[in-house]
Amino acid sequence: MTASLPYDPQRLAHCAGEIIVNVRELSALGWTPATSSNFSRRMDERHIAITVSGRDKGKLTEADIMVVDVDAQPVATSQKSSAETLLHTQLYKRFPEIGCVLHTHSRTQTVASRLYAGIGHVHLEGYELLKAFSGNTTHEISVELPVLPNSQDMHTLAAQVDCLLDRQQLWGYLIDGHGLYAWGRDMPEARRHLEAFEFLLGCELDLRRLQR
Ligand SMILES: CSCCC(=O)C(=O)COP(=O)(O)O
Ligand SMILES: [Zn+2]
Repeated sequence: MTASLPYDPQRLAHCAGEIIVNVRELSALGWTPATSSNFSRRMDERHIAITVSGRDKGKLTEADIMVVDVDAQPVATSQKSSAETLLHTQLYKRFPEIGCVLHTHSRTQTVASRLYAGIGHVHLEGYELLKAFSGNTTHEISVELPVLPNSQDMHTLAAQVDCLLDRQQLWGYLIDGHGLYAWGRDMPEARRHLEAFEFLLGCELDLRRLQR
């Protein structure tokens, strides 16, 4: 901590580095088209490192990562944080154990969100990869991935998410026509959950095509 900053700048540099490296890889997979997607990492109890709004997520540098507090307010900067900051901070505020939130717009996530918006969830069952979700020790379980209606009003979206947060074992949700949010205690866990959802949604879409 310095006299002028309410957070540790070394911690910010560490979190920014982690976001930059991981998001470049996600971007190379085509999961962040047209400047979409946003990413964050908890720095300490009150501070979150998060992507600046509108940046090309495949080309992030340290200048594209800023700090907000758990109330979604910018800290010691005039930059504008992600338009979806509230969806990150609501998770950090409610669950002290959450350390990383990842939001992507892959084609698979977007198509699945459109197909399953009507029933409001994607039922995932029978896959060995369900063990990728922390707390699952067998494939003999099922996971319901919620699909929420999209909105440009972040308070509306956050209120919808809030209704889900009492559930046990919730590691992500889809927004209709928009993309996926996934999280974890740290970057590797959040990324494992994100990749597992992406893979399982891809399987469900393939099965629908093949069963037609
Ligand atoms: C061009 S993508 C539309 C906004 C969005 O959904 C997104 O994920 C990126 O917004 P941000 O403000 O975080 O850049
Ligand atoms: Zn988005």
